[in-house]
Amino acid sequence: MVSVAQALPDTDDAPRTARGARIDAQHVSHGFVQKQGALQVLDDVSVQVEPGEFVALLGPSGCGKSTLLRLVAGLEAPVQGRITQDGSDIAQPDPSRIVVFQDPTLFPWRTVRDNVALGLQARKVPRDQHARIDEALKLVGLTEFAQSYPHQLSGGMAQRAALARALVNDPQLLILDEPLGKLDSLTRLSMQGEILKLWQRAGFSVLLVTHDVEEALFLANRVIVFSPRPARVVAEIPVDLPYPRHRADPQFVQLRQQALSHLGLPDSL
Ligand SMILES: Nc1ncnc2c1ncn2[C@@H]1O[C@H](COP(=O)(O)OP(=O)(O)OP(=O)(O)O)[C@@H](O)[C@H]1O
Repeated sequence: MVSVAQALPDTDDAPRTARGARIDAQHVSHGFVQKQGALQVLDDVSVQVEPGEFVALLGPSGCGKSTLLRLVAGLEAPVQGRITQDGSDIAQPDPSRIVVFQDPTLFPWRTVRDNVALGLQARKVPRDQHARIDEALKLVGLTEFAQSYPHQLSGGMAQRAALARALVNDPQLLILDEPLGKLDSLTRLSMQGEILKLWQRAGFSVLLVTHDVEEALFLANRVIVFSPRPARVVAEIPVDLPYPRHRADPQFVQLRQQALSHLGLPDSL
C-alpha cells in the first residue's frame, strides 16, 4: 500500500501539520424507527481511518453511508458498537471533525469571508486569530471573492467557500458527504484535484462518501464498499497507486472493475 507519507508531494513547501485523527468504528449497528416500523441501516460495520489517511465509502443509494458519517461526526450515537477518535469515544460534534455536505449551505446575506468566519465566531476565537480566514480563502483560491455574496458565485466556487469554512477550523478529520455531487462534470474533475491538494498540504484525515467509483479511486488511499441496506462492509480496496493518478492507467482500470464488481455492477459502466 502507498503510505500517506509517500503520497504527499515534495514540491509543496507549505508546512504540513500531520495531525490527522485516527477514527475507529467497531461493530457499529444502527437504525431508525419509521412509520412503517424499524429500519436497520448499519449492520456490524467496522471501519478505521488511520491518521492522515483518505478513505472513501462507496455503496448503493440508501444503504447507510451518510448515516455512518453522521455517527462519526457525533451528530447521533450508534445503537450498538463504538466509535472513537484517537481512542476517545465520540459523543458529540466537535470542531476537530468538520462535515462538508453536497449543498454548500452558505448564508446568502453574508459575504464569502463572513461565511467562512462563522465557525471561528461561534467558538469565540479571538479576532487576532482571524488571519486563518484569509489563509483558508487563499487555499481554495477565493481571495478575490472574499467580499462577494453567495449568489455571485458559481457552484464550484460556492463549494470551495464551504471547504474554506471547514478548513478555517483546522480539522483533524474532514468528513465529505458527496461534496461534489451537484457540480457539472468538468468542475467536479477540477475540484477533485483541489481536494487532493488541500489534503496533501494539510495532513488531516478524510472520510468521503461518493457515488462515483472513479472519484473514490482518484482520491482515496483505501475504498470501502458497502452492501445494500443494511450496510455491511463487503470489500476494502487498498489503492496502491501514486498521486496524481491517471484514469486510463491499467491498474486504475483494474481497480475500477474490482470496485464495480463488488457493487454488483457490470464493468462496462
Ligand atoms: N433520521 C432518519 N430517520 C429515519 N430514517 C432515516 C434517517 N436518516 C436516514 N434514514 C434512512 O436510512 C437509510 C439510509 O440513509 P442514508 O442517508 O444513510 O443512505 P446513503 O447510503 O447515504 O444514501 P444516498 O447514497 O442515497 O445518499 C435510508 O433508507 C433513509 O431513509
